Amino acid sequence: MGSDTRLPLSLSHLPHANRQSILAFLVVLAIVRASPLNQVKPIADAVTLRAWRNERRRVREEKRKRLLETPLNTPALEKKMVDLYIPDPSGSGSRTLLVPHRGRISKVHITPTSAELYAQHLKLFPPLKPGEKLGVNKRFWSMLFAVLKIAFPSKSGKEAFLLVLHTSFLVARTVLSVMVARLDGRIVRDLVSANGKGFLRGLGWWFALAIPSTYTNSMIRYLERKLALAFRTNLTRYIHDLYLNDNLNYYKFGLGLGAAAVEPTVAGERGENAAAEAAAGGADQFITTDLARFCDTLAALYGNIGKPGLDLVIFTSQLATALGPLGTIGLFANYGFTAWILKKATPAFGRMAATEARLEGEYRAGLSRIGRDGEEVAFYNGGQREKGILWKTYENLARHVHTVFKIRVPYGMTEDFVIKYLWSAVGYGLMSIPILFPVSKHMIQGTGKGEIHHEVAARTESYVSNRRLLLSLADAGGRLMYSGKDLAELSGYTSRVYALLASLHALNNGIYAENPRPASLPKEQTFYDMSTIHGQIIVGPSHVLLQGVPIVAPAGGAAGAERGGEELIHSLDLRVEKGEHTLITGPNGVGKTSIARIIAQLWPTWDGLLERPVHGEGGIFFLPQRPYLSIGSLRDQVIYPYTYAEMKARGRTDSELMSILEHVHLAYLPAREGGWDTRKEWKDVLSGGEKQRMGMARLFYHRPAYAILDECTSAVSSDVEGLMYEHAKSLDITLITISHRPSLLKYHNRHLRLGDSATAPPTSPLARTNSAPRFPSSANILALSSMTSPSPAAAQGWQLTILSAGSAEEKMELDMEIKRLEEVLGTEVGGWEKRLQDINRELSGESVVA
Ligand SMILES: Nc1ncnc2c1ncn2[C@@H]1O[C@H](COP(=O)(O)OP(=O)(O)OP(=O)(O)O)[C@@H](O)[C@H]1O
Repeated sequence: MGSDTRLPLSLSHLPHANRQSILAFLVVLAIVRASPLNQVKPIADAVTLRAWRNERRRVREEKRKRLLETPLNTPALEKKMVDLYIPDPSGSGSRTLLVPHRGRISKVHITPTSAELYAQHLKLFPPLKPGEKLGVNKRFWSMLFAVLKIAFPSKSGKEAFLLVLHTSFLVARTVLSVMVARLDGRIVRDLVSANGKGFLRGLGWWFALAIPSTYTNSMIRYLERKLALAFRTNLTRYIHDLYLNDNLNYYKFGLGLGAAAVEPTVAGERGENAAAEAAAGGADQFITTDLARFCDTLAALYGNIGKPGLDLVIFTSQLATALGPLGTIGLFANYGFTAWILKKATPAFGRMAATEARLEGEYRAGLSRIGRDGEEVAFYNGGQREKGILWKTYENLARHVHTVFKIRVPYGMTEDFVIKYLWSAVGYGLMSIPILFPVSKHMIQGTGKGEIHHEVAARTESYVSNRRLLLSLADAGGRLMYSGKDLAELSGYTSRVYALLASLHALNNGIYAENPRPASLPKEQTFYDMSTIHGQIIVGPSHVLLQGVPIVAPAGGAAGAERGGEELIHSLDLRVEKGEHTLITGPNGVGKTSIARIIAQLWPTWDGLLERPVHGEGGIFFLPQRPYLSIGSLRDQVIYPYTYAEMKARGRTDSELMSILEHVHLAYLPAREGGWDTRKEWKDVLSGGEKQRMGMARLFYHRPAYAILDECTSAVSSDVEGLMYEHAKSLDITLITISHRPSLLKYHNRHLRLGDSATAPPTSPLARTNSAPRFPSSANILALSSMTSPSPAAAQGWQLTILSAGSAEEKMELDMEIKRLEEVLGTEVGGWEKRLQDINRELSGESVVA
C-alpha cells in the first residue's frame, strides 16, 4: 500500500481529464458565486477573470467614496423627499417614484395598470358565491390561474427568467444529489477494499462537490424569495391601481359594498356579519399579510413540488436498474399507497388558513383602531374596555390556531409514520431483494477468494448508494407529501387574494349581487338594492343639480339583501348655480352629509339626475366633517391632494401659500414648525380648530367654483369663521354649507332645511326649539323670504328658501337678535326649570332651602 496511502489531494494525482473538468468547474463556480444575478453584463464584458475582478473592485470603491462624500443624512433626505414622485411629462400617467434607500433616493418607474387590462381580466374574476367550498378543487385552480395572470404577467418577463434560473438550480441540485450518492458508495467501496488512493480521491471529489451543492442550496432559497417578491410586487401594483382609483373603490370597499365577493371566504361559521366586519377593517390585511403569505407559499410550493418531483423521477430511474422490475413496481405501489393514506388523513387546511387570515385581520384592525383613535380613548380612560375588546379578538385567533395545532397532531403522526418509517422499511425490503434472492448463486459466493472480496465491495457500494438514494427518495417523498398541506394552505390564501380582487373588480364595474325584494319590507317602501341603481350622472356642467334624487344610505352584503339601502329623503330637487350660496340645515342624522356624499359620488344615485362640475380647481371641492391631514410636509397639508411637483408645475409658490395661511390665521405655522418642508404627524400636532382652518386653506389653494363645506368650521371661533367665509366668497367660490350654526346664514342666500324643521310651520321661536334647536328664530328669516318652494317638497322632508332679505348688515342684525333671543330663552328656561324642581320637591314633602 506504501505509495497508495499518501494524501494525494493535489490535482496532479488525478487523471488528466478529471483534472481539467474540476478546474473548469471551479472557475465557473467562482465567477457565478462572485456575481449577483443583476450583474451578469460585466461578466460578458470582462475579457479575463482578473480584469473583471479589478473592474468590480473599482466600481465598489467608487460607490463607497460617493457615499462617504455625499451621505444623505436625515434632514437632507427629508428635503429630497418633498417630491413624492415625478410625473411623466408625456402625460401617459407613468410616474417615477422617489424612494429612500440606503441613505439616498432611488428612482422607481411606475406605469399604471391600463383600463384595458382590467377589462380583460374582469371575466377571470367572477365573485365567489355564498357558501362556496374552499379547498384544493376545480374552483381553486381557476382562482389560482386568475391570480397568476397578474403575478406572472408575461412568459418572457423577469419572473420567467427567475423561474428558469430557479428550475435550473433545482435540476442541478438533483444531479448533485445523485452524484453524491454514487460517490458515497464509491468511498465506502474503496474503504472496504482497502484502496487508500481511491478513498482519498473520493474524499477530494466529496469536497469538490460540497461547494456547488451548498451554493446551489443557497441560490434555491435566494431565487425562491426573489420570485415571491416579484409576485408580490406585481400583485401589489395591480391592487393599488384598482383599489385607489378615481372610482373610489377604497371607500366603497371599506363601506362593505364589496362584501358580496369577500363573504364566502370570511363568513364561514360566523355568518353574515363577518363580511361587514372584515370590510370595516379595510383591505389592509388582504393587501399586506394575506398577499405576502400567498406569494411566499406559491414560490415555496414550486420548489417544494418541483424539486422532490424531479428527485422522485430521477432517483426512481436510478434505483430501477439496481432494484429490478419487481423493486420498481414495489416503489410505485408504495407511492400510491402513501398518497391514498395522506389524502384520507388530510384535514381542511385551506379553510383553516383562510379563517386564520380573517381572524388575524380582525385583530390587526382592532389594534390599528386604537392607534388611530388613541387620544379619544385616552380622554375616556377607555384602555381597559379596549383591552377587553382586543383580548376577545385575540382569544378568537388563539383558539382557532390552537385547534389547528391539535388537528395537526394526528395528521403529523400519520405523515411521519408513513414517510419516515414505512418508506424506510419498504426501502430496506426492496434493497434486500437482489441480495437475499440473487439471480445466480455466484453473485454471493463468487468463484475464488479475490472475487469474494470484490463482490463484497461491489455489494457494499451498491448498498450504500442505494440506501442514500432511498433516503433521498424518502426525503423527496416526504417533502412532496408535506407540500400537499402547503397546497391546501395555498388554496386558503388564494381564496383571500382572489376574493379581494374579485370584489375590487366588481366595485370597479358597478357589478353587485342581485337580491330579491324581501317579503318583510312594507309595500309602500322602495327597495334600494345595489343592483338596481338607475340614476344618471353627468360630470362637467358648471352647476350642481339634483333632480328627483333619493337620498339613500347604501347597504351591501347580507344587510343589503335583508332590507336594502336606508331611505333618508324620498326625492330631492336642488339646483345651485354660481353665486347661489346655499346653507343646508336640519337635525342630526337627517341626511345632510348624505347629500354631499351623493354629489361627491361616494354613494350611488339610485334615481333621477345628478349634474356636477369636475373635481378640484375650477370645479367642485369637498371639505369633510372630520379634518384630514396627510403624511408629508407642512406644504403638503395645504396643497393636498397635489404634490409639490404638481404645485411647481402649476407655477404656484410658497409665498402664495403663506398668504393663504394668513387668510386662515395660521401664518405662524411655518416659522413655528421649522419651515414648509418639515414633516410631522400633523394630526397630532395641530389643534382641532387649526386642523379645520388648514382645511379652509386647502379650499383657498384649490380655488374651486363650488365648495361643499360639511361642518368644517365647527371648532373655529366665530370671528375667524366669518372672515374665512367672506374670503371664500371674495374668491368667487359658491358655498354649499352644511351647518348647525345660525350665524352662517348671513353668508348664504338660500336655505335648504331638512327633516321636521322643513315641514313645521314657522310659528313662535319657543315652539320651534324642539325641531331645530339651534335655529330657534329661523322663522324670522323665513318671514323675510320672497320665495319658498311648494309644499310637496316639504312633504318629502325638505324645504328650500330663497333669502332675499336684503343686505348682509340686515342679516347681521337678525343674527344678533337670534343670539339675544337664545340668551334670554336660556336664562328664562333655566329659571322656570328651577322653579319646577322646587315645586316638585315641595309636593313630595321635602323642605326647600332658598
Ligand atoms: N354608511 C352608512 N350606512 C348606513 N347608514 C348610514 C351610513 N352613513 C350614515 N348613515 C346614516 O344615515 C343617516 C344620515 O347620516 P348623515 O351623515 O347624512 O347625517 P347628518 O344629517 O349629516 O347628521 P349630522 O348633523 O349629525 O352630521 C344617519 O342616520 C346615519 O346613521
